[in-house]
Amino acid sequence: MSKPMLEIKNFTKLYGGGKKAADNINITINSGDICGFIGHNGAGKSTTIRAAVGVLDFTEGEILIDGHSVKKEPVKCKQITAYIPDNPDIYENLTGIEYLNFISDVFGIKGKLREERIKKYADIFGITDSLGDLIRSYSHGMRQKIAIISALIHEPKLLVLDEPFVGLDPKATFTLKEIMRDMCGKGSAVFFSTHVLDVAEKLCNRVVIIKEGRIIASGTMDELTKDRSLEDVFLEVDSGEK
Ligand SMILES: Nc1ncnc2c1ncn2[C@@H]1O[C@H](COP(=O)(O)OP(=O)(O)OP(=O)(O)O)[C@@H](O)[C@H]1O
Repeated sequence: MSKPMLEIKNFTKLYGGGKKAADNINITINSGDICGFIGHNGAGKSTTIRAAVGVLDFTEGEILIDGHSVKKEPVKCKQITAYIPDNPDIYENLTGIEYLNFISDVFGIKGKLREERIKKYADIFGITDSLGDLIRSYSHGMRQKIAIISALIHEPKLLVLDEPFVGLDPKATFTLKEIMRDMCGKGSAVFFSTHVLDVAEKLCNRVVIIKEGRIIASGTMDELTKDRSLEDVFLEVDSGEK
């Protein structure tokens, strides 16, 4: 049976200078869900995502991951979550394998299990031969792949990604989508922002649309789109909201 994996309740974020980037946001994502988060540039997606994974402080609202408060139980939440930012900041002076070993240490993934997971994901993303090279020498897409692999090593219950498909080649994009589906089939949940509406439409069973810090539509993909495309729905709700 599915259960709430991410609950964002009455979340409001004011940045310095009084900018309200998120205004009373409520989102629930259950195990088994792949939820797309869409909205214009500056709508509040990264703000919401960063608060959800505990890297951005907030004053109003509550965020729970698998029932644990991001504020009160940050370590517990981080143990079960993986977050891939839009521009992953990974240690450039390490080699790929050193970085993956470091992340495995942090999450207590050891021995054969560690070896198997690194091999599995490095092989499917086609970067096994580059693991011995310094990350500094990697292309943007290779860095993305290392960040994705490091996120998958501890098999998170909740995977949160900010614009994950930017810079990935078509094969890596396909692979990441397959991994997301597989994870959700095993009871995890995925929440990601994207501007690529046709990917979201095909991949996600749920969608949340945000505009100027407020949720303007959310629900299952079927409920929202019916016989229309997600692009049509997005343009319609967007033009209907001031
Ligand atoms: N550190 C900050 N200080 C002040 N304002 C900020 C800060 N970070 C973001 N904002 C503002 O908050 C609003 C929401 O930004 P956010 O980065 O969450 O948008 P987004 O939906 O992720 O946009 P994009 O699609 O361009 O990545 C914007 O108006 C932005 O200028």
